[in-house]
Amino acid sequence: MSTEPQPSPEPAILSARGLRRDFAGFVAVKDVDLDVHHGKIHALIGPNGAGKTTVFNLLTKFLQPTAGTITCAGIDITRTAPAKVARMGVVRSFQISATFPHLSVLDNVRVALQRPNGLATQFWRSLSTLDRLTPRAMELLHAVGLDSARHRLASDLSYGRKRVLEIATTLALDPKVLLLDEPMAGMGHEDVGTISRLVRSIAENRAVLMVEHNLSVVADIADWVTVLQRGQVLAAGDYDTVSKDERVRVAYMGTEHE
Ligand SMILES: Nc1ncnc2c1ncn2[C@@H]1O[C@H](COP(=O)(O)OP(=O)(O)OP(=O)(O)O)[C@@H](O)[C@H]1O
Repeated sequence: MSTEPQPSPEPAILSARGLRRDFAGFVAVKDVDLDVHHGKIHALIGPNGAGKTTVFNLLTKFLQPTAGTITCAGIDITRTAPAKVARMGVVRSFQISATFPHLSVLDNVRVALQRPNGLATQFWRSLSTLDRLTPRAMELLHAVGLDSARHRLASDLSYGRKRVLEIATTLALDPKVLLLDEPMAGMGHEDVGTISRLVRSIAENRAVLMVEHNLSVVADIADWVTVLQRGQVLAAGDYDTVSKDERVRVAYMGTEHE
C-alpha cells in the first residue's frame, strides 16, 4: 500500500512535505506528505487522536510546524501568517458560531463578502453600504440552495442549513482550497446528502480537503484518501484501495465500517 501523496499530471495547489508537530516532546504529527489538487476532494481520515486536526491546523497555519514544508501553488507558506494564507486562497470552514444568528441569511453572506472587498469597517456603519454586494450574495445563496431562505434569521435555520450557510460564507472568500473540518458532524441522513452534493459541486472549481469521520461519505465523494495513524500516513489512495488495505482495516475501518 502506498503512502505517497496523490499522483497527478497537474501540480498540487496545496502540498505538505515531511510535516511534523511536537507538543512538549509528544510527536502528534510526523513525516506527513500530502497533496491537494484543484477539482478534487481529498479526505483525511483516521482513528481518534491520529493527528487529523493537527494536520488541518498546520496546513491553515493556525499551528506552526516543528519541521517540514507547506507550499501553496508552489509558494512556500511554511512560515506565513494564517491571515495571509487565507488571502492566498487557503480557507478553512469555521463552525456554525462563525455566522451571525440575528442577521438574515442574506446579510450573513453580504458581511462575509465584504472581507475580500475590503469594506470591513464600513459594515458597522450601515448594512445599506453592502447593497452592491447583494447580487454576488444571491449567486452564492443560489449555488448552495439557500436563496429561498434569504430573509430568514440565521438562528431560525435547521442545523443542516446553518452548516450550509456557514459554507456559503466561506465560499464568499473565493477560496482556491477549502478545508472542511468534519462537515457532516451532527448531521441527519438527509442533511448528509445535501452537504455531500454541495461539497461535490464546490470541488468542481476548487480543491477541497476535509477531515471526515463518516466513511460512507468519504467512500461516496472523496477522490483521494489519506489515512493517518499515530500522526503518520498509514496509507493513501482512492477509497477502494485504502479500504481494502489490511493495516487500514485493522487500524480503523475494520471496526468502523463493516
Ligand atoms: N495542543 C496540544 N497539546 C498537546 N497535545 C496535543 C495538542 N493537540 C493535539 N494533541 C495530541 O496530538 C494527538 C493528535 O490529536 P488530533 O486532535 O490532531 O487528532 P485527531 O485525529 O484530530 O483526533 P479526533 O478524531 O479525536 O479529533 C492526540 O494525542 C492529542 O492529544
